[in-house]
Amino acid sequence: MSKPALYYATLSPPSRAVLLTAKAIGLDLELRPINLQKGEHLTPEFVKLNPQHTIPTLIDGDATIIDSHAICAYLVEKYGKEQQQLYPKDLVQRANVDARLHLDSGHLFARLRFLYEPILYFGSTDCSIDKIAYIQKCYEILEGFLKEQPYLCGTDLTIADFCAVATVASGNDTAPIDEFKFPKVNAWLKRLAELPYYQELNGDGAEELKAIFKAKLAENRGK
Ligand SMILES: N[C@@H](CCC(=O)N[C@@H](CS)C(=O)NCC(=O)O)C(=O)O
Repeated sequence: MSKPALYYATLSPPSRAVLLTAKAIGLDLELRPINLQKGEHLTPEFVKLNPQHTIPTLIDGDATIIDSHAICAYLVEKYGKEQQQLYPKDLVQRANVDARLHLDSGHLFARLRFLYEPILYFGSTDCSIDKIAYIQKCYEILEGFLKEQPYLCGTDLTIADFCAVATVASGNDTAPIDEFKFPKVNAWLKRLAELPYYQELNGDGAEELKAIFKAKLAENRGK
């Protein structure tokens, strides 16, 4: 059987969440890079595959799965062996992971995208304090979840940590995480950064995205 194929970009936080998940379960993916700046996600072929024209998009046999959160859950369920705790079978534990995935999707990533997308793609110069504070509000929520546990859903690492860390690490210079207000979030970031595959699969791409964002903002302001 051929391996699952992933349309992705290392600059894309949700793509990196899938890369972290695949690595954690020891799954080899066929990687198919998509260049968003060149509009490769808007070709008729790609839009036919994924009408939402987003990356990551996974192809597994006849199945096309879109959305990083759905992809991570699918991969652990189908290919995870001793790593099922990444997306637990227990109904209540799984519901908690799902809730945190929705937190990333609906709040963390959505707020980062609200700041980044107009600047990266549409020439905007709006890096307002409101947009930054709106992202930082999410750190309060994360701090709450991490108050008495090392990971977002308890003592075990889950795909919710992968999805959230891919987002948080992609915006934490423009929207800094205050060490005194959010000690648990900072400790959680460091904990995840200790994973042997973290830097290669998330750290480098996050740093590159932050650098491109800053350069683009400066360029737009200079126009
Ligand atoms: N909720 C989606 C968000 C995916 C997403 O917005 N990806 C961005 C790149 S980081 C994208 O493909 N943007 C292109 C577009 O929306 O047209 C997921 O988690 O996969």
